Amino acid sequence: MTSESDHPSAPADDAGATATAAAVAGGAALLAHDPLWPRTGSWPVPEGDTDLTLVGVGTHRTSLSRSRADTTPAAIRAALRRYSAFATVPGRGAVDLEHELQLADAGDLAAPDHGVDPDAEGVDGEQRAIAALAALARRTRLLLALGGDNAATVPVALGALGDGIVGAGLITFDAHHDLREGISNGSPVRRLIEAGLDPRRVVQIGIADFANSLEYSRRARDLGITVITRDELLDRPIADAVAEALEIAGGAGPTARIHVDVDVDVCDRSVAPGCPASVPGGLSAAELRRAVRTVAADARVTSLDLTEIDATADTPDGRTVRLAAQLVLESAAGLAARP
Ligand SMILES: N=CN[C@@H](CCC(=O)O)C(=O)O
Repeated sequence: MTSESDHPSAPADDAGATATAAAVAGGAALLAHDPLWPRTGSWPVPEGDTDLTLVGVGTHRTSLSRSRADTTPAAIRAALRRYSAFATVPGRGAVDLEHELQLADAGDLAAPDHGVDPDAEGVDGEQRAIAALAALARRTRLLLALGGDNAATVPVALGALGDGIVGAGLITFDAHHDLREGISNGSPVRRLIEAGLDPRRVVQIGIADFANSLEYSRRARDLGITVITRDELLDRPIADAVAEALEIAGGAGPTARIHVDVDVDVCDRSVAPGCPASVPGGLSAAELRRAVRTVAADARVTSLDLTEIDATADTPDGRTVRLAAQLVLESAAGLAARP
């Protein structure tokens, strides 16, 4: 028994991720087998239509902080095997999500960063990723992308929404505005707006003081983005903020689709040490879990990304990767709660 285990019989060992990431994530290959308590995460490759398809989008090359977020999808998969698919779903009671839903795993996209490996026609890694993600999105109710740094949000949203980006909404859970100039993990919101997203359908939840600039704050205001600050959430339940965000992001009409970007650095640094830019005073893990389950329960949400975790930096015990695994399961639980 180790102090960092979620289960008394869980030894510290791993399979799946890179050696470093797996060591930090504290994977679960040797978890004691109990036939009455199946572990989750070993999902088949998608064949036909699915309810939820996982895909790894390991962007990291344009990160402002040095990041090996490309190792994170494998680490999250390893961490998923610590947990079961059991959940109590409002209106449904106790369920096994693997019985309720078609859950699939499409594996990782190769080199999905902007500017990587352009072919003779100039088609680069990001553009190839957009095409691959579009194909996956057509066959699933919820495309769930495992980043990667926050640059992954661009190919995921563009792939999932396609031309529909013009009438779509975006909700970010993020300490940062991500409206920076250039191409990096600090610019996906600006890039999506330039690609046609209506900024009045963008809601940013968790924006942190001392982690942004006055210039980018003014840019958000001038664009008409709705900002719900971390400070405001000290006096306001997260469920209330999420309800407002869904109303604004989905406001273009009943068929409007919403992409959700979950940058885990919105969480307090004590629960998200694997995010280079997480700060003390962020959201609790419980708040983010509740928020993700709530957005996933809304049928307008058709894609979601989990970003900014560097599994190789997730010391001391892989807790950020474990939180991400829980967020995958929260997404599935939300999906199971859809009417
Ligand atoms: N989504 C994250 N945005 C941060 C990234 C900072 C970093 O990599 O250090 C930002 O713009 O500041």
